[in-house]
Amino acid sequence: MTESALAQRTGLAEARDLAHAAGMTARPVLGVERVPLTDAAGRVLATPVSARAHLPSFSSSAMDGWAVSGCGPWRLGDAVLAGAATPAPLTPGNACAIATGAVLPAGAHAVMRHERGWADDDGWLHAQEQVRIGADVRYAGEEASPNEELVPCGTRITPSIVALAAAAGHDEVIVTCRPGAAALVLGDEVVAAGVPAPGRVRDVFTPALPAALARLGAECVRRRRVGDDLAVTMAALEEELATSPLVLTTGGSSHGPADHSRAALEALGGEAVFDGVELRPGHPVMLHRMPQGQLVLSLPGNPLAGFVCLAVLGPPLVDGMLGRRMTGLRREILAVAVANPRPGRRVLPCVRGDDGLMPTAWQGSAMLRGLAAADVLAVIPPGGASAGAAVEAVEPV
Ligand SMILES: Nc1nc2c(c(=O)[nH]1)N[C@H]1C(S)=C(S)[C@@H](COP(=O)(O)OP(=O)(O)OC[C@H]3O[C@@H](n4cnc5c(N)ncnc54)[C@H](O)[C@@H]3O)O[C@H]1N2
Ligand code: MOO
Repeated sequence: MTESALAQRTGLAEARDLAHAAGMTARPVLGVERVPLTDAAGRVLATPVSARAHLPSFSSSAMDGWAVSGCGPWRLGDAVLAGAATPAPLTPGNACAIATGAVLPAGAHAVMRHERGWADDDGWLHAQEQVRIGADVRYAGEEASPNEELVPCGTRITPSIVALAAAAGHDEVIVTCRPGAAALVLGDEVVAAGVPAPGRVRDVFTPALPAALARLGAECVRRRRVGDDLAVTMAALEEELATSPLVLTTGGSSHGPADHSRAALEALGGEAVFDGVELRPGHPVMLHRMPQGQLVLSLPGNPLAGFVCLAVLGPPLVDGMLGRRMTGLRREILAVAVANPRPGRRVLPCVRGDDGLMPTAWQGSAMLRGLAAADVLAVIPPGGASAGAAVEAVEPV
């Protein structure tokens, strides 16, 4: 590799920042939509989730037992079951049996759980130990006040957030529309089904990209294969760019005689955000901004290289388009030493063991077995990393 070739490549951290910034300024700006809570997981909040009322909305018992007022022993009245709206108030020296979740009667100062007291045959309740004021009571508003923000906008909705939104009284949430992405799979040799004949290759991207894009928060709206021809590549790009703010291409990103991505993108007025990243596998990856503000991410055709690029550059790009902050790479411990004598960062599919990350057996750029077995992709810095070292890591797609 020559010094000049290296100088043109963008560092991985810078490429992620550039992808995020490009996503932030991509056009058209995405709209927002209301979705029912059951469809909300995985989407990104366009407005915060706030409490619609006190959370919880009324004071209740946290245990099955007795609501008590003042000091014991207490005279027992009628029981309060969950669902009763306004139980009779308690005055000091009185108590009533109460179920978990039932409204706390006015005047009750605590709940005594049933294993800490007993009722005698004459209708008196006795405590085994002193009952602390407020014991086993869930107070109205102890989790949130009305209108208090619970989850900020830009957050990706998890099932736990769905549950919190329901608890806070919401039936639906307002989310950012998913960026629609079109996939163009380039290459004459690529076939769509079965075992390929010699010289042909089974297309691995078309079946996998919709799910991979969905995990990033985008929606694969169209997919098509495109032959190795500059005019055909330009026409396909133009057609997809007319309706999609994001186009992914696979293959054709290098400098071979049948590689037309770069020339097609430049001929259509595309401006390179980056052209080549210090990354192995995956160094030929490119990102272009088109004249109307759409983005084209060109993934290298070698299967592991393409998916590695999508895993390291796709999240900041799509997060930017969704108006979200970029999630940083996390750090994980390597179980074994990993060499990296060549320039740039090396990305290795790894499994997580008791002692840390262990690279899988299949690391070739055209291989997929290692990626399919991987829990995580380890990012090895130039010079390598020793056993026990903390390295950057990213989720595989
Ligand atoms: N002289 C050089 N040649 C290459 C270099 C280099 O630095 N100097 N880099 C190599 C690297 S690294 C990669 S990665 C590839 C990237 O090439 P392209 O993005 O142009 O991809 P293609 O040449 O079209 O294909 C490469 C490889 O991948 C297979 N492929 C393509 N599409 C698919 C698909 N949909 N499903 C499965 N496999 C696919 C294709 O058949 C080739 O085997 O360039 C190197 N060359
Ligand atoms: O990106 Mo290539 O190995 O680095 O396949």
